[in-house]
Amino acid sequence: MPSIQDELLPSTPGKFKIDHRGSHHRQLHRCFASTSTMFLWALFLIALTASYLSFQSFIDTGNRYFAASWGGIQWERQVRNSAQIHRSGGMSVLVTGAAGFVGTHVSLALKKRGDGVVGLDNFNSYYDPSLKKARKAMLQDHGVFVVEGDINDTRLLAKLFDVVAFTHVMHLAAQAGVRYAMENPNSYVHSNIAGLVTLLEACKSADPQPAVVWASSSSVYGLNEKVPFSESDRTDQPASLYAATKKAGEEIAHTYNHIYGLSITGLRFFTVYGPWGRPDMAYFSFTRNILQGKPITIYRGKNRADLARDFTYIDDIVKGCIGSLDTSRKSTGSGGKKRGPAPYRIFNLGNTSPVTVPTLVSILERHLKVKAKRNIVDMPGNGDVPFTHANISHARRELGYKPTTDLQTGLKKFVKWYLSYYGYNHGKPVN
Ligand SMILES: O=C(O)[C@H]1O[C@H](OP(=O)(O)OP(=O)(O)OC[C@H]2O[C@@H](n3ccc(=O)[nH]c3=O)[C@H](O)[C@@H]2O)[C@H](O)[C@@H](O)[C@H]1O
Repeated sequence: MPSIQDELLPSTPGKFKIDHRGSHHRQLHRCFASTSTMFLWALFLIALTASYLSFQSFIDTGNRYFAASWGGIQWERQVRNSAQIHRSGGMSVLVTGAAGFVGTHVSLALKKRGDGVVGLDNFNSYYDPSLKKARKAMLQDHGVFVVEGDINDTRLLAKLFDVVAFTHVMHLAAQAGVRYAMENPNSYVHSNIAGLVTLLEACKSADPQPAVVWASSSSVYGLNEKVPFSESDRTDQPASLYAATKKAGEEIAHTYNHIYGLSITGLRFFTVYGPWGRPDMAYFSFTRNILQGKPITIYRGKNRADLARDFTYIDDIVKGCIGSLDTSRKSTGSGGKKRGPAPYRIFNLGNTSPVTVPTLVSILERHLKVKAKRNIVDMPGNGDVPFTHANISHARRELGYKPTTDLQTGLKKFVKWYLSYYGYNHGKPVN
């Protein structure tokens, strides 16, 4: 008979005594049974762990799938449709920052002439995202699909290049604004440097490599005093972190051109304005404040000199962007390796006739038929430069770029759009 101890205590393999007469078989049986029980338990635990892990990964995948606003068969179909080319010799363009001011206009113009366009935008809240959503809706009505995602998302970029063999990338996604760089410096590093590198990495690895056209800025001329600004002028004295990140972007772009054979064109935009514009810019916020009867702050330079900008109308900028895409020759790399020299170009896209900020305000007053409450203050040291003025002869020669809209005409179109979009008091009661 087994002792109580034997009954209660679990048998321990390797410790049973095989010389116990009469109980030998039973012990052997018990031992065998307990080993197989353990084995079954072990199997059960392994199965449990495996099913837990695969459930977790299912949840993860599911979460990723549902949380991300991209991916899936339907999404890929939308991307492909949007990228479809409808003219002979047309291009398929990935437009980053497509729900932004310039991005929307360029996407529409490309789509209208029969090129394939896929937009990408992260819809951040630097300014009212509802304006970006409205631009997206307009693009959607014209057959342009805008993917919601960030240029820092390597997987998304790889997926997009996997789904479409883009011939061109129009890179307009950026953290814009000169003065905001003092409030949120990291957002400039995130978008204008890290984001640019992530995008160029994707372009360099794509097969075929696309030609890249991207938005630099007139701000790279910084504190230069020689006017008008030419592309060959020095760009080593930026006045703001914004300008510094755009300057860094130009150097980064050059590196990718040099190492990987990417065809790259950088466009130095000069204070772009127009319908569907950016609410953070002076002409836009002045309009809002003037209509609401609020004062506007006008900065003044050294020795009470008025600040001046080479304000450039959006339609002219769009022509410059499309001219750049049309004339950009192919990238030469494949499999991430350079196979020959590729073009690296930089162009000023300005208007060539600077206007002072007080004159800008007077034009707005005329179009709005409301007098502004002007509050004139000395320019704070916040990154502004006193003036900008573009020499555009290089762009004229190479791209056929020829701006045709003066500030008076352009602001008239802007005000017309503004009033139709926001109404006369921008949603605020009139006093
Ligand atoms: O060309 C560029 O590369 C940049 O252009 C634009 O920068 P800026 O030329 O500084 O335009 P914007 O802010 O409209 O100020 C216009 C004028 O109004 C003055 N200004 C501004 C605000 C204010 O309250 N008062 C004022 O006097 C101000 O001092 C300035 O003199 C883009 O924003 C920028 O993203 C970049 O693309």
